[in-house]
Amino acid sequence: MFSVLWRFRATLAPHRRELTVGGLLVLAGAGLALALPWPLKIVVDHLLQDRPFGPLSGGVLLGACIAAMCGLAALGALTTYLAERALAGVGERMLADLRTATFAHLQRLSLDYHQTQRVGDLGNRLTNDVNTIQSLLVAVLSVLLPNATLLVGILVISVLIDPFFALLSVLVVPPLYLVLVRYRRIIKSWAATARREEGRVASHASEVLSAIRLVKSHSGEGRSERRFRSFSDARLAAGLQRVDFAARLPAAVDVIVHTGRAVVLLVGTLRVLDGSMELGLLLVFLAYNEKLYQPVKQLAKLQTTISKGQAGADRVLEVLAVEAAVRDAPHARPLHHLRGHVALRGVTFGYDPDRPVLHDVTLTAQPGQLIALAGPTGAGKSTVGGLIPRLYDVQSGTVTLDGHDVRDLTLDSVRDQVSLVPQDAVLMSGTILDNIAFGAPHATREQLVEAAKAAYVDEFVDRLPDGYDTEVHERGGSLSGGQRQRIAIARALVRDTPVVILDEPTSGLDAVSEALVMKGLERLTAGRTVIVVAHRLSTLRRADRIYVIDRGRVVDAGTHAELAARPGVFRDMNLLLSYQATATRPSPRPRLKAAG
Ligand SMILES: Nc1ncnc2c1ncn2[C@@H]1O[C@H](COP(=O)(O)OP(=O)(O)OP(=O)(O)O)[C@@H](O)[C@H]1O
Repeated sequence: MFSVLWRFRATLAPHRRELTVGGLLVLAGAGLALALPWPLKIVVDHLLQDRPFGPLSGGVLLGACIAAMCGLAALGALTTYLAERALAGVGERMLADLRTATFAHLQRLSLDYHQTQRVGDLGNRLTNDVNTIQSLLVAVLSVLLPNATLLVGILVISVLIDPFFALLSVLVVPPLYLVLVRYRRIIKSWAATARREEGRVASHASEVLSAIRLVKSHSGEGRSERRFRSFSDARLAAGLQRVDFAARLPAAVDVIVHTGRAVVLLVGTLRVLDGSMELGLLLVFLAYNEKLYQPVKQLAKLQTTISKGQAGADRVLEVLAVEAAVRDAPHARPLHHLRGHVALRGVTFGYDPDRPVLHDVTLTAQPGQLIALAGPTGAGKSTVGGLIPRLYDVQSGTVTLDGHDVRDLTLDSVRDQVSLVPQDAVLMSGTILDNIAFGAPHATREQLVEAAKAAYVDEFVDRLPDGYDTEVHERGGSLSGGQRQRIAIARALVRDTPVVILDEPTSGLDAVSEALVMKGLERLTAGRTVIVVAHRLSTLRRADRIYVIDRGRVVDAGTHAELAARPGVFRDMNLLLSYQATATRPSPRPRLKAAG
């Protein structure tokens, strides 16, 4: 368990002062506890047997012994309280530091890591696992450390007074040690299994609850409940196993400890009877004996905490050991004042490097141009969009901004100058204005409202109870798709970046909402380099250049007029879009021919 302290030494380092003070108090407490049985010895061996003790008279000696016992006990209690407060306080502070550091680390990890993780499981590591580490630290610092100090003190004094008795006292240590080691291993493994199953329970619940509309609309409640129950049962089985072994351990320890004490009492009594040991010394030994077993018993009781804490530590350290795949290179420098030239050259990329979804993609956007990416679904258009703000790194080829490879630039400077408006706008819990300010935290209220107006957010905001200060629920579930999209556009507008990557919403918007979203988008795109994953005829027509992507390759490029004129993927797609546009336009009312 000390290895856990060692593994978290960097988190403990800032609390050196409290640890030192706590350590000194622990030493003082152990000294006081060691002194506590000695007044009793003086009373038994001197007062009760009428043997003089220095120049003190009987009454004074008794008074002094009683005062010493009370004083030692009171001082001992005070130091124990102060030591526990100092050391448990370190545990609390460390918990707060560790949780924040783990959260910050998780946020910095690249998307490819997050896509392979379950959100519920990561949340569990941040809360439950960090808590178990804190419990372990508090146990080690404020329970185990004082007891271990006491144990060493008792052993040293016992050996000095009577080495034979000291040996007798430690006879129980080997069987105790064996029992502890065996049970520890078993409890730890069940604790780890329980945590793993708990992660599955949490992530299944969060997955289902965040997709509750889908579940309800497909009558999936029964199925998801059965899955939940099976995960929960697995967690229960592992938990019961852990509880069983955790309950057996203190019982086994008690049997060993009391047998050991009985042996000490037997041998001690025989020695007092044959006169080779003073009764007072036997009482001191028995008092020490009681204290000697205390640390070992405490250790036994701490097994559960320690096993859970070690399992939690493994899970937290596992996350902390992961390095972000996409991070600043040592030579990275900031990009100031991006003009807006964007280029991909010979880019090959796959989310799984062995299965590329883009092959040798080359495209260019001049500053201020509107570039559309068109092509069938799953062709790789959104993937291109994600490579420009360096959400992922390419496997070969380059992505450049104003001619600089994005891998040579600092991530912050790239992402501060490139806005990404995803197809499905995600909102965070907070007010509407908080959401607009997400990418520009220093923007003033006026700037935020101005952006909101430009994105036609004001069209619906007046109808909300608190206007711009209305709280939206997590993921924006209380707003329609079109309303969320407009907030996302306002969020990009207020950032005022020279490059905007836009994934056009494909569906879910009614005609009015769509018209307002499109107007908002027009304002967002004006005067910037825009790369848009286009699903609308109107956008394709406005584009300065269209790149047609099919199965991860650029298969054609040109203006709308050029591409619509040549046979190929684009012409087919364009015909379909034109047909849809005409089909959805309201048809004029048929006129009745005037009767002849
Ligand atoms: N995060 C991801 N992890 C793994 N594979 C992904 C991921 N995102 C997309 N893909 C895969 O990469 C390929 C390209 O997807 P992408 O979303 O870029 O296509 P798209 O052309 O934008 O499609 P759509 O028009 O439907 O949005 C698809 O096969 C898709 O399944």
